[in-house]
Amino acid sequence: MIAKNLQIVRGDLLLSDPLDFTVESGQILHVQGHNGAGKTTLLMMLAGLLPVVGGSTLLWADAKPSAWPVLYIGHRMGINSTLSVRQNLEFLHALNSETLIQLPSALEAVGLVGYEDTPVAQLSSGQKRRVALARLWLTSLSSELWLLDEPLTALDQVMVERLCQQLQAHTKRGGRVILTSHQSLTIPCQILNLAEYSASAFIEDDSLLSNEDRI
Ligand SMILES: Nc1ncnc2c1ncn2[C@@H]1O[C@H](COP(=O)(O)OP(=O)(O)OP(=O)(O)O)[C@@H](O)[C@H]1O
Repeated sequence: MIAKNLQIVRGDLLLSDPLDFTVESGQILHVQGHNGAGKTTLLMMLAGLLPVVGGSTLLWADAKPSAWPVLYIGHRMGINSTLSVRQNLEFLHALNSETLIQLPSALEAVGLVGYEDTPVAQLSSGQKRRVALARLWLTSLSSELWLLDEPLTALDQVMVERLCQQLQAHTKRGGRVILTSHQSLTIPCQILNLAEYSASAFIEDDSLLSNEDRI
């Protein structure tokens, strides 16, 4: 993943000066910044959920053409409280026969064995986050880039350590990770501190706006 001259923009709010970064195969980028700095916005831009303006991003040239190589787990985690743990994972991950076999070990990895048929509404906040994170044990290099927004929130220390191990296993396989967190990570990673690129202005010059914004 290469970003060049990227400006973080939410609506008509310009949140950062142009920034550059590269996340090579095997690397983790930890995006830091205060509340409202634009971390979630940046991840959503990289996931293609918000328009990229004032710069460019490029996925890597050798991405497998058969699979969308990005897995995004956002703040809201995308889980449905009325569905069970198993139903959520089936829906979120489009389980096929290969990943279905991995489901028990993924649930074991996130400590949710025995909760398969429990509605997510009946889980604690940390357990809900574990449901979302179970996807990291169900994915392989078909999702080479993991974009994780505050994955450590609400997790206990044991789960934080397991998650860090899973991130390292992913990078050892050649994967890439970009995550946001207000906590320090105990694993090797590059830091992108948005405080160094801080900007706060309303966009008046519409040259920064994407075509989508102009419509
Ligand atoms: N849905 C939205 N519509 C318009 N502006 C928004 C929206 N969500 C966030 N913003 C604004 O965009 C800015 C950046 O928000 P963002 O969520 O990216 O920050 P963050 O760094 O992830 O913050 P936090 O650490 O609190 O999660 C904030 O000033 C916020 O007010």
